Amino acid sequence: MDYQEKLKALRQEIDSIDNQILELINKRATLAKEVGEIKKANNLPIFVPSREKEIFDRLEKLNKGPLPTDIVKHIFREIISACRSIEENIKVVYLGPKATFTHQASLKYFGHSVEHIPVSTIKDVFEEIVKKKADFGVVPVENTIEGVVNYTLDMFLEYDLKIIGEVILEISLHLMSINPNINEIQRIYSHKFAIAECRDWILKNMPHVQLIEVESTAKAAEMAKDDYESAAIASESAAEVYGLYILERKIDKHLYNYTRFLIIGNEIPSKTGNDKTTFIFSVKNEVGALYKALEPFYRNGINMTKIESRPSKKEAWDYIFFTDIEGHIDDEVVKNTLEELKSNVPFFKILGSYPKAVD
Ligand SMILES: O=C(O)C(=O)C[C@]1(C(=O)O)C=C[C@@H](O)C=C1
Repeated sequence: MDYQEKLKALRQEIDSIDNQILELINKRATLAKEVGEIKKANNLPIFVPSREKEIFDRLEKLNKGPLPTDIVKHIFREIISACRSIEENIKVVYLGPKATFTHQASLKYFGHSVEHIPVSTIKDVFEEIVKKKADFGVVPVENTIEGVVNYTLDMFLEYDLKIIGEVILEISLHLMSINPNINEIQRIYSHKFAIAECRDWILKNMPHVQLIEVESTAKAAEMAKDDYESAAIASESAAEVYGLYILERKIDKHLYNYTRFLIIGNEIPSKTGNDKTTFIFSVKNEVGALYKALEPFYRNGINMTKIESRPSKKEAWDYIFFTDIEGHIDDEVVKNTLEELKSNVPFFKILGSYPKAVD
């Protein structure tokens, strides 16, 4: 068999596999639709993060390659997203504009088959859910270099919404253009922080290029779309949204630049066995109060992954502690420890119990 015949035979086999995949995906969608009808009839939520996490965990264990697990998860995220959309059209608001990192986080968590709606402030994300204009929201909460997004934490004091999930995104800045030839690039657009992050790479690789600051990386991508001799430094989703080629990946200088985003909604998801719980509390202004509040977590072997204080805004020098622990409120030990904390402090509130981020 010469190579052309071999290619033809392989492609025929691929076609046949695609036909089977197509049939199976539609079979899966039909089953999901049936599940959706049962859930609607019994007043159960359509989006079930714990079930989705269970699917990802099972596939991760099952995957033997050659496709790497993160790619397998990516494919299944979209399959699940598509099946979910047949059950119901889910609306998700995120901190926009389009093509921001929060947009990317929203796509990573829900897949492409939901309605992703950009709004201009973090407060609007909360408002839209309260007003029932959207089912879920996505907001940034902390970054490994910049620290906590205080504004997001403060919103939980104002609104009675729950954290239903989290997404961790590596913040990678890419060079992108509609022009596939990097040698023809004369100008680079980006936000000033992104330019600062990538200055070393630019000086080394494109020292003669003009740098133009604009208000956001998303805006930079939008401008680069209309200027053939330009490039933008922006996110992966900016390249996707504005149809740009990625000329060079990850040109920023920080190796460990990650942002954690929270998914907010109305109902606490059920436990998966690999969960986190977030709560807030305050303590009396007296010696050892914080120590006494936290000691039960140590005694019961509960891992605290974060504690952050914010002014309560009710009294001067009065603080609220935002705390993350491992475990779910339905775990006996977590439940009892939180009960103990609650009985020892003047203020306590659960913000959510949710599956840990899927890679
Ligand atoms: O199991 C369900 O409840 C489904 O609706 C099916 C499915 C899926 O496609 O696997 C879709 C949406 C849910 O969030 C979880 C899983």
